[in-house]
Amino acid sequence: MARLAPRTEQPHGSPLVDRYGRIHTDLRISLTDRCNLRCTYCMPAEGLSWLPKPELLTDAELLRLARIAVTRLGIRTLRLTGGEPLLRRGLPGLIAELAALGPELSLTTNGIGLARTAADLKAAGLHRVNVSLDTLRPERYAEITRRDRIHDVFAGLAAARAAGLDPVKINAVPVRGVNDDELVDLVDFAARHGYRMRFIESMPLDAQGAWERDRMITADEILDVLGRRHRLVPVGRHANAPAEEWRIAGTDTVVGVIASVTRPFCGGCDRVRLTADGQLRNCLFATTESDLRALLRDGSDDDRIEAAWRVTVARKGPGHAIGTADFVRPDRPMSAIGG
Ligand SMILES: Nc1nc2c(ncn2[C@@H]2O[C@H](COP(=O)(O)OP(=O)(O)OP(=O)(O)O)[C@@H](O)[C@H]2O)c(=O)[nH]1
Ligand SMILES: C[S@@+](CC[C@H](N)C(=O)[O-])C[C@H]1O[C@@H](n2cnc3c(N)ncnc32)[C@H](O)[C@@H]1O
Ligand code: SF4
Ligand code: SF4
Repeated sequence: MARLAPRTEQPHGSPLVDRYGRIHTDLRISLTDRCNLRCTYCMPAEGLSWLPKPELLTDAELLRLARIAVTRLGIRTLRLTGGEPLLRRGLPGLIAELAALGPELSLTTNGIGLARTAADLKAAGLHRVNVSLDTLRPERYAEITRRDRIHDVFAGLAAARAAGLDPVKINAVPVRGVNDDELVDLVDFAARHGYRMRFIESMPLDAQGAWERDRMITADEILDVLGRRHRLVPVGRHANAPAEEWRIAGTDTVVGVIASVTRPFCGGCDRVRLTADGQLRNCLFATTESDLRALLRDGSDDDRIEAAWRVTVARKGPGHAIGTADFVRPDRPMSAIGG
């Protein structure tokens, strides 16, 4: 992790800055903690005890927070995630209202249901989509996700591309002994269909606490395997994005690697997160949250919510401490944070 020197707090009305000088322009919103898959690196076979409905932000509450974020706090990009965000009722309507606020709008999804909804989401104002797909083999997909739905994902990817969502990225989490023999196949599949492939180092955020560092496929291993098949030309990182990119020499194909564990990118972090139950998190690995839902429901005005938001970001730590004695797993698993 890059070393960061603390700075003093910023005055009211300024961008959303933390004490290390990092400006936050990206908001990730979890629309639900529920999911229709049970990926083994994410949650147990029996699922989790989902948040009760009254605890979830309503569309109106969520839109109010998004408006405060965009109009007062300098948020420029919104990502909708979950759980599985396509399970949220009335999603096209919500997207239309978020799009009207003017930010770049993207969605991270497992792709199930995307075949049905991609055109409507695009028409509502969604710009782009990231779809999770860890394998190309139906039986293996059913083992990893515990559901036999790979053909829905293939159809969802094709529908996203046909609808003009651009780019369409594929996220895969390689796990040793599970799907680590498919890295080249996944890249070739994505290139053939016009999708952009990314590999993600698995993180200790699974609900069951079974993450093992040795089962994670590192960025170095991924690049080594791909580099034996293709010549890779470093492209770098777009602004503060987690993915570092490589281009396959002589082609337009770009591959991304999100190396949260072995090559952390916390020094350039520009992200803040809102959970489906209205808790603001200043880091994926935060161990504390700020209860914006309580403020929404006790009649607080926008100034008060803006101030709470700024305090939460100001308190952000330098980054996660995975692999050190200081590391503490957050209570919320990935699926309830929003990834
Ligand atoms: N450590 C860490 N991982 C992140 C962060 N943001 C996203 N990721 C991980 O990156 C993987 C892909 O996330 P996506 O939801 O597709 O978002 P993204 O990669 O930021 O999306 P792009 O804007 O398309 O680059 C997931 O496993 C996320 O948990 C972050 O701020 N910190
Ligand atoms: C939590 S999911 C939520 C959105 C949607 N359900 C999906 O799977 O795309 C967001 C991203 O996090 C990734 N993810 C889930 N558990 C992870 C883990 N333990 N480590 C790294 N990435 C993980 C998924 O592969 C997915 O790309
Ligand atoms: S990674 Fe996404 S699709 Fe898989 S169980 Fe977690 S939330 Fe669901
Ligand atoms: S781990 Fe926290 S600080 Fe690091 S990039 Fe992710 S959200 Fe930002």
